[in-house]
Amino acid sequence: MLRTVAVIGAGLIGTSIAQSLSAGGATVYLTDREPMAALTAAALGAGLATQPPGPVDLAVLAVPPADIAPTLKDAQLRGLARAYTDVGSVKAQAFQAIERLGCDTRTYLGGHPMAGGERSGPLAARPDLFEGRVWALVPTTDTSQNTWDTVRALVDLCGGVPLVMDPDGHDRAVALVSHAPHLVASLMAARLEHAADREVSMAGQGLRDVTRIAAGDPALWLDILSANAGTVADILDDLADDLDRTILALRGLTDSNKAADAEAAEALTALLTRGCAGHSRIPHKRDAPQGSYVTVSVLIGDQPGELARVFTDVGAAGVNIEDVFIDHAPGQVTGLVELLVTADAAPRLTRALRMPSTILTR
Ligand SMILES: NC(=O)c1ccc[n+]([C@@H]2O[C@H](COP(=O)([O-])OP(=O)(O)OC[C@H]3O[C@@H](n4cnc5c(N)ncnc54)[C@H](O)[C@@H]3O)[C@@H](O)[C@H]2O)c1
Ligand SMILES: O=C(O)C(=O)C[C@]1(C(=O)O)C=C[C@@H](O)C=C1
Repeated sequence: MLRTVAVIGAGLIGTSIAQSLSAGGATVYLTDREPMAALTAAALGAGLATQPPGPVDLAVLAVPPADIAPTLKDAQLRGLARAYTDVGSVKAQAFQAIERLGCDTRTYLGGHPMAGGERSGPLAARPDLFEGRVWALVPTTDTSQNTWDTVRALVDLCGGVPLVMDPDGHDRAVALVSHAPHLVASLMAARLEHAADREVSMAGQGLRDVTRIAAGDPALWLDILSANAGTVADILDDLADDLDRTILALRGLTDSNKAADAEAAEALTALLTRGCAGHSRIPHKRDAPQGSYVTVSVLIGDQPGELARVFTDVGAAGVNIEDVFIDHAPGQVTGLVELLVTADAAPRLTRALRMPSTILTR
């Protein structure tokens, strides 16, 4: 079904898709506004840094959101492919531009893999980036069956989990789960800019978790946020209300008045409890029933082979690891490995591990 694919934009997402498709046996043609990006992607085994000799089965537009519509128009005028998709993080504005430019909407099906990273460019790419990740599919009013089939084959080859959405519904969802969180990460990370070195050196995993995505490319994020500004602002409005209440409660706690202290503590507890409830809604992996995984935490020493030993023990116990997190800062004598496994496998795994470990149900 997917024998030949053109990827326009050989950055993090385009190259990751190309690597995955090439590994699946497709012939992938890579182009980029910056020829060096396509050459680098090709050197990484993602495909060929050339134009295809004739029309391909599918063209994937992995360019910034504002470039999607003009790139689609140009590709269709050139007869590049029989079907087209994109990976843009925002949909409604791109759809309006696609209509305005008079693109052929029958051969186009919008897409958005919900996986990525804070680093840009082909060197950050990974062929397994989309495994088990939701991949939003956003059709036009007249997307053809061939286009559906072709794009579904792309998602399947990349290991993604398709989720069909309309453009506005998609943009509302990503405002909540991606765009507002990005700004919150940036706002927190910005507090560190002029902090004392001594203070920043205390950073643990909590700060890293909260700020990781703040390292994303500002130019790409300006493009993304500009195309979804109103919806993201609505979420930040609600967040600002919560922030005001939190500040009030914290200031209240410094009062020597017992009644005020109790009221402030209650307000803070309510907020922290709401946070726990919201956090528990985030799926660890697509299709995993909520609360079905538990975390088995293992302390490992800073010696060669320690991690391998843990994985060997897990394998010997016949337990499947659903996800793994490693907190191991250089120079520390120990590191913490968190293994996510199904609830029924956790006791077996704890018995099998030769180091003392604790089970924390999440
Ligand atoms: N970074 C993420 O986490 C993430 C996740 C999912 C989707 N996306 C979406 O994927 C798309 C690409 O993002 P990325 O993270 O791969 O960015 P990137 O900067 O790593 O790669 C983009 C590439 O596109 C090239 N490019 C830009 N405009 C072009 C044009 N008009 N024609 C040809 N090449 C062009 C750039 O030179 C660059 O190599 C964006 O639409 C983004 O919204 C990003
Ligand atoms: O950095 C990551 O881990 C991401 O997955 C990035 C992320 C996200 O917010 O989830 C960022 C933008 C995209 O459009 C999709 C994915």
